[in-house]
Amino acid sequence: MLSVRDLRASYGSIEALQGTSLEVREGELVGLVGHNGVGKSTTLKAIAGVLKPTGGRIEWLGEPLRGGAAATIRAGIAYVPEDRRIFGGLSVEENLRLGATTRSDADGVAADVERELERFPALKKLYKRRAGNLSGGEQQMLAISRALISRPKLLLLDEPTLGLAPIVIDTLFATIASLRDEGLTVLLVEQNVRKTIQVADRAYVMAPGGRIELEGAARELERSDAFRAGYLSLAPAAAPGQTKAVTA
Ligand SMILES: Nc1ncnc2c1ncn2[C@@H]1O[C@H](COP(=O)(O)OP(=O)(O)OP(=O)(O)O)[C@@H](O)[C@H]1O
Repeated sequence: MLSVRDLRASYGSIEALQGTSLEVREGELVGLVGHNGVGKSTTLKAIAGVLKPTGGRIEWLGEPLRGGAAATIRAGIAYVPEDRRIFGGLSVEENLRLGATTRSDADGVAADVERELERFPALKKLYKRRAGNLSGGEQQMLAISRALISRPKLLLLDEPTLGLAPIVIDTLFATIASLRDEGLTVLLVEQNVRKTIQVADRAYVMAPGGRIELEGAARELERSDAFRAGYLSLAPAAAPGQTKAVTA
């Protein structure tokens, strides 16, 4: 569905991506994890059309993806950036309705808004409230809902749980998993590697320069010694039949 090949992107003289390649297939929830500053956000920005790549290819539904952010949304890719881009001076309702501005059909927007309020009951109570007064978790729910109102085929999420309380983090991960269960395709960038690997179908581990260091089915990565030692801060898994020594 989405194919990224040898992607390169720079900020002035800093080449953040020096050849990133990944795939997202229809209906998958794909995690993109890695240490700080390796290029995860830059990858999403390039796919979302907010940062122009300096090389490589991004193909969407078999065609090259170009034309900037608005064209990307119209093509069916919604992006929730790390800073959420909520309009603080507008109400929750107005923010949600802004999600429909790239849609050609006005029909069905009210039903979509209603569906989002069912998805996040917290937003229902805050519907007329100024979005700038919402908590970080509520703003994240609003940002995801607004993105869903554009009726995307692919949702790009950049660190949706960053800085949020544990209970809100659990709610958001459950929501992201349920979106995939409803058939939406999701590419999720996250610092919370453990929870990401629990909900994802597949995952990519990014190393500096945007190089993909490890990739595979989430269940297999979770068992791989390189992944456990480098990204879960866990000792390698015991081999089948081997008893692990337990020290007091
Ligand atoms: N606007 C910018 N101007 C200059 N350099 C930038 C800019 N944004 C990111 N970079 C640099 O590009 C590299 C990749 O950054 P990016 O934000 O994509 O990493 P990341 O993996 O998402 O990290 P984090 O998890 O900390 O958000 C880093 O070296 C970063 O310092």
